Amino acid sequence: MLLMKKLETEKGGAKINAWLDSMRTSSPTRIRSTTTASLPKPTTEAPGFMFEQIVAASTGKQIVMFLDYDGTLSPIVEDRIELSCLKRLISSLLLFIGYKTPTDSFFVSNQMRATVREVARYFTTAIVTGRCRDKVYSFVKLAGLYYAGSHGMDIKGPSKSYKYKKAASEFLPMIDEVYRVLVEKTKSIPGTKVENNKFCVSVHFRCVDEKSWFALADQVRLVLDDYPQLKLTQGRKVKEFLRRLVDWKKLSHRAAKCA
Ligand SMILES: O=P(O)(O)OC[C@H]1O[C@H](O[C@H]2O[C@H](CO)[C@@H](O)[C@H](O)[C@H]2O)[C@H](O)[C@@H](O)[C@@H]1O
Repeated sequence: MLLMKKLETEKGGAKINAWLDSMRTSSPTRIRSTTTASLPKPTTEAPGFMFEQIVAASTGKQIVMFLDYDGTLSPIVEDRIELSCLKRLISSLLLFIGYKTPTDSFFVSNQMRATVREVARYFTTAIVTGRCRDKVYSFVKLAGLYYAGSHGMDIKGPSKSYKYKKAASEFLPMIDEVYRVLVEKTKSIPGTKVENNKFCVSVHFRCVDEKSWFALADQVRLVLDDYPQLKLTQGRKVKEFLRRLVDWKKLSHRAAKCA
């Protein structure tokens, strides 16, 4: 306790407290209704929908839909971070024969999948996510879309030539190493989950008792100090290690050439 207090008041402690405050703000604990019946029905007349304005502004332009995965195409859930391929396959098979399992809320619902398929018929559609591309593709299972995994480090589109994952592949060994180090350093903090997203690594705080958040964030900070090539970003109750200094100008130039 004394050590934690000391840490909390020192310089590094101020930085960690700032991280945690901003994580709390970006992912507040919400009391959710368990049924969709209480949700307002989506309508083009809903206040703020601005359908007419969107139509007017898009005249003569090409619309591209960029969709997030977690919290957009599937609900935010507590503990569905890593499912093995086998578990995913079993869950999909059970769902296919109409048997609902607790993992179902984690995947894209059939209704959502049908909606995205419909949207993609009219607009170029991309799913942009912090998760690794293959994982998200295995959840969404729709061909004909662009998938940008690991926060855009790994992009694949419907056309075979649209692929520039090699751009960051030289960093894979380092990312694997960081993943292993983080697993080791955080294993004593109950509830911690470290997720390898191929080109980035996520440390999940969601299932960790808030009293241990500081200790977990401190481990994250120590690992970050050892890898100056990486930067830290944050999502909903998650801290993510990303490669810094990727030449995005070069990447977008190559993407434009492939498209
Ligand atoms: O860019 P996103 O698609 O939003 O990816 C950000 C992170 O999404 C996932 O974590 C989030 O969803 C989990 C499941 O609902 C939830 O438990 C977690 O608290 C959220 O942060 C994913 O697991 C992470 O790897 C992504 O970084």
